[in-house]
Amino acid sequence: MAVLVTGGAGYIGSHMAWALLDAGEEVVVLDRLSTGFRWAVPPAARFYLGDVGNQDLLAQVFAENRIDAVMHFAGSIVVPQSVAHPLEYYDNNTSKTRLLAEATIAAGIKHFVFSSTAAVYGDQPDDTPVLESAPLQPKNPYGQSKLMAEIMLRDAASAHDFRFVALRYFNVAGADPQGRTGLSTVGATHLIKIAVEAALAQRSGVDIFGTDYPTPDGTGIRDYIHVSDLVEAHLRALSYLRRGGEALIANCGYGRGYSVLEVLQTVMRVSGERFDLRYGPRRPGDAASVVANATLARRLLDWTPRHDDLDVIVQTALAWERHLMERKIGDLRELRQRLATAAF
Ligand SMILES: NC(=O)c1ccc[n+]([C@@H]2O[C@H](COP(=O)([O-])OP(=O)(O)OC[C@H]3O[C@@H](n4cnc5c(N)ncnc54)[C@H](O)[C@@H]3O)[C@@H](O)[C@H]2O)c1
Ligand SMILES: O=c1ccn([C@@H]2O[C@H](COP(=O)(O)OP(=O)(O)O[C@H]3O[C@H](CO)[C@H](O)[C@H](O)[C@H]3O)[C@@H](O)[C@H]2O)c(=O)[nH]1
Repeated sequence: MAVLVTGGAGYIGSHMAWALLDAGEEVVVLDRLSTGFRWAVPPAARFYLGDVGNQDLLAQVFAENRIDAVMHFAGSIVVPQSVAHPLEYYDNNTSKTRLLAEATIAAGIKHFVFSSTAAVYGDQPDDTPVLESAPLQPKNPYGQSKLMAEIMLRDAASAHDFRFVALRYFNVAGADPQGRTGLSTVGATHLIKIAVEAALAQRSGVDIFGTDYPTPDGTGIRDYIHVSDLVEAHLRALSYLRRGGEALIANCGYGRGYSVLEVLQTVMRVSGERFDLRYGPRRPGDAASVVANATLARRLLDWTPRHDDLDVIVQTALAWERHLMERKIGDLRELRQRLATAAF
């Protein structure tokens, strides 16, 4: 049987595709390449170019492959963009999840793993690690669009022979330790991506968004989880569903937070490079501290993280960024060569 990975050309989906292949699974990727890259898809995966909202294509994918589980990563993820274009986010993250779930159920496929987010929690009354039962009060359309998808999946699982696990990711970072894939999105706004770019002189420095939070050093605290541990949690979720596990929504984080300053100091130490820090105002919509209580995933999914170390997260992110730089230089050389030999 094969696993369908939607969004498998993107950051997390491409790590998932590699991890599934490593585990001996057959993999089918469906991606429209809006932010992902064809080269990020492992060569051994079967690739379909297209939209998860395309019902005809979904029917074709399900007819041409023996799929027993869907892992749904495809989506739009930029919080400020979701504020500016909310309906596009509800379309891509909510409506298309509905279409995909409908096609999955119609094809008789019972297992579904969904990429949710810590953004469903919004501001919490206190800064202790957040449990799944905490109040759900997303602060932006991105978080709302994911929460609405969770609710639809829960209701569908009550009505049909269909079970799902929704994993609420905290701050995903780092790259495949074997260097096969990483975060390649141009213009990504993730703190660790920005910091490694600065360490490698790809940008002039890093803006710190807010120094007056009620945290020990005044900067925001987040729970950074290595992408390889995150995809391992998905493998565990897949076995859980195949064993007959009930519908489940679970946090994915390590349960400990680092401040922006701690992250930036780690990037400087690990890279051996210094870069400018610009202390600025808070970014609208940011919470002071977002840390997971992930005991549910550890207990029910039997998930044990193996890369719970900020140094490792930063080392792998740096290695991938260097690879991207070499790749760009290679692309430029090839372009120059082609121009030099082109007949005009
Ligand atoms: N990166 C994070 O820190 C983070 C945190 C929480 C949740 N998530 C969720 O994880 C999932 C993957 O995120 P990512 O960081 O890998 O993002 P990404 O942008 O790198 O990957 C998304 C992939 O989905 C594809 N895609 C988007 N819409 C599509 C559509 N309609 N049809 C087919 N393909 C489509 C894109 O081309 C891309 O390859 C998303 O659903 C996101 O909301 C990510
Ligand atoms: O240049 C930067 C970028 C970030 N930050 C700070 O670093 C922390 C982390 O910010 P990120 O943008 O890396 O991530 P968020 O915590 O904003 O997380 C949001 O974006 C993530 C992906 O970027 C996930 O989607 C997550 O679910 C969603 O809530 C925040 O305190 C932020 O203010 C800076 O100081 N400077």
